[in-house]
Amino acid sequence: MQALEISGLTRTYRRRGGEEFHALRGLDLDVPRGEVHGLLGPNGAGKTTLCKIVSTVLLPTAGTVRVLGHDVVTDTARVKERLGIVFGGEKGLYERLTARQNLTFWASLYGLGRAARRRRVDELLERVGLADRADERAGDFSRGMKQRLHLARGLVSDPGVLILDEPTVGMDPVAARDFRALVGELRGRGTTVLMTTHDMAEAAALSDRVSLIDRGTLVMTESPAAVGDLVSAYERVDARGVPGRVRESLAGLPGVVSVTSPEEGLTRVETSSPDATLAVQRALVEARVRDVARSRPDLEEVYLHLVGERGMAVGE
Ligand SMILES: Nc1ncnc2c1ncn2[C@@H]1O[C@H](COP(=O)(O)OP(=O)(O)OP(=O)(O)O)[C@@H](O)[C@H]1O
Repeated sequence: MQALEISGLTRTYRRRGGEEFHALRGLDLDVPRGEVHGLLGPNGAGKTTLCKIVSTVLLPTAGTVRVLGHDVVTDTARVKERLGIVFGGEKGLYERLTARQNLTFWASLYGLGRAARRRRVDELLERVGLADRADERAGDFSRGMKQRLHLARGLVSDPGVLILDEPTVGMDPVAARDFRALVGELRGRGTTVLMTTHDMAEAAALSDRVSLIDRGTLVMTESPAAVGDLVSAYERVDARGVPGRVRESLAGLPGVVSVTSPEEGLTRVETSSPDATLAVQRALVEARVRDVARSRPDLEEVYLHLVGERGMAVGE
């Protein structure tokens, strides 16, 4: 049995004016037990909609989702017992209660006895690195600390499947690193994790497999190494003070995907091979352009290339 079996999943929203919008279109995905699965995709791809349906917060329009064999529509109670959810953002905490009081409250919802509850709460506070701040009000926490408390909340029931939607948003690099270690630890304990992120490095570091979704359908499911290979083919060169005629000649070089101007005075050249990047840099040096920086595009940009290459329309 798979931890998650998603088949033909479709979700249609009715927008103002009555027009139908398909946020998910016949999506199929299986996630085996114990896998950390990264879900990547541009804004509006349908990631949150998928997470909400898997966690029984939202009903599918068509198709089925099973969590550890239990159908999210007909067996909601069983699914809820086995699933933990951590959504990004700051909602859902009782701001006037302390971290410990928040967790104790949630633990009591799961029917743990007093002693077991205290043990569980202490263990969770320790695990997410909030033991020292346990008796401070959640409302006074930073975003990253709130997010850790959210994670502890998601773990209260010791779930077999954990859904993390943008879990490291707002965390500083140290907190994000600790958080990733925590996900690694969960994986070691056999927890299945479905995690959305915009951060390719994060997905690559944590996931056994990653899925790219766009406009409600699965574009691909691969190992992070395979996606990394695709991503590493793309590079970009940012330069300032590039004369118009040089810009035009850059656009004509082989392997140059696009030449754009994201802000005034800045020329951004995207390439699809290291050779092309080198040729662009050479042309800029020859044109005596000094302010040149080379970098990797973020996932979103690479993603748009990948989706674009597959012949689908991009954007909504
Ligand atoms: N309640 C709603 N009514 C109408 N449309 C909605 C509703 N919720 C989401 N959508 C639309 O469905 C699409 C998918 O949204 P979703 O939040 O699942 O995307 P996402 O991949 O999580 O995006 P992001 O990375 O920005 O969080 C979007 O176009 C969004 O506008």
